[in-house]
Amino acid sequence: MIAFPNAKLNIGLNITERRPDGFHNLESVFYPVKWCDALEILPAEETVFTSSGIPIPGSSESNLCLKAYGQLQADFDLPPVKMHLHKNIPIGAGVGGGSSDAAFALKMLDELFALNIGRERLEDYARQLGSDCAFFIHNKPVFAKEKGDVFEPVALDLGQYTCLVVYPDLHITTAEAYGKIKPKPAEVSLREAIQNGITTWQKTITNDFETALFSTYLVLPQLKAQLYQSGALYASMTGSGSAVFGIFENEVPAGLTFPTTFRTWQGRL
Ligand SMILES: C[C@@](CO)(OP(=O)(O)O)[C@H](O)COP(=O)(O)OP(=O)(O)OC[C@H]1O[C@@H](n2ccc(N)nc2=O)[C@H](O)[C@@H]1O
Ligand SMILES: Nc1ncnc2c1ncn2[C@@H]1O[C@H](COP(=O)(O)OP(=O)(O)O)[C@@H](O)[C@H]1O
Repeated sequence: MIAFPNAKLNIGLNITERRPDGFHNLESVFYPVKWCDALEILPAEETVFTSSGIPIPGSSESNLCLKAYGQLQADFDLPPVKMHLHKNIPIGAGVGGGSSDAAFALKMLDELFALNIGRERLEDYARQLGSDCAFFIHNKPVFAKEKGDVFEPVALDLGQYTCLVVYPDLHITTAEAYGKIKPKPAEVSLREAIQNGITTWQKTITNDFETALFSTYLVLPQLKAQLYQSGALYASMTGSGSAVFGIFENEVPAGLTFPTTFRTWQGRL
């Protein structure tokens, strides 16, 4: 079985308070985009994980795909599998690629072995693997709160727009980014602001990690400014960075160029 785990964007990200468990409560809109990895899972004689494409830091055992397998193996006594991941989504970009791989692994194993786990329990497994992992189970736009793993529906369809995501070859770990944050209550209700139309977002919708990271990594504000200068209706860093995205009314302007070390994705939302 093969599937294509996709990335996500954060449209707005308010880090509202530090929790007693050391994590942070947040408010964000998570939106899926079709920047994808490829994950194949097949029954096998013994369990092995291999990968190609972008090198993934850490051992195979620490890969989230194998951790997802381990979770279900413990509860369902699964037979061994061979997993191969072709990594295409940049790592440490704030687009949730690793979390998506893990969530897709859970969904694929559920289907492959007819476990009938159901969406809610799959989300419970996913939450234990990473805060934004549960999002990728249903994989539809949502308003996310608490650790980023509790969802409310949001009526948001950006299908008419085109998006450009730019990863400036800068790996920012989520833990580093949270370490630089001073949590504060949101000044504007994201739930309301998101409904006011994309042309209002530049003034109302913010990502708190921008404040924390822009003064250290100057390429980030430069990229954001470049996207606005090129006609983006809305531009922002996603998640804890370092990818920055712009949403355009029509096609992404042809003249936008970046250094060859940057990775980009563009497509319909
Ligand atoms: C910032 C966000 C926004 O969507 O996305 P990314 O930039 O990672 O894609 C998420 O909150 C990232 O979620 P995720 O990447 O799954 O984080 P986890 O693996 O659960 O946690 C990594 C580390 O981030 C911090 N962390 C994470 C989530 C959260 N709500 N509060 C935190 O303080 C903790 O220090 C934790 O040890
Ligand atoms: N399948 C995977 N793909 C990417 N990263 C993974 C994977 N499994 C584990 N990781 C670990 O997760 C970290 C980053 O996760 P990722 O979701 O790509 O970034 P971000 O949280 O910025 O969106 C990496 O540093 C890596 O060590």
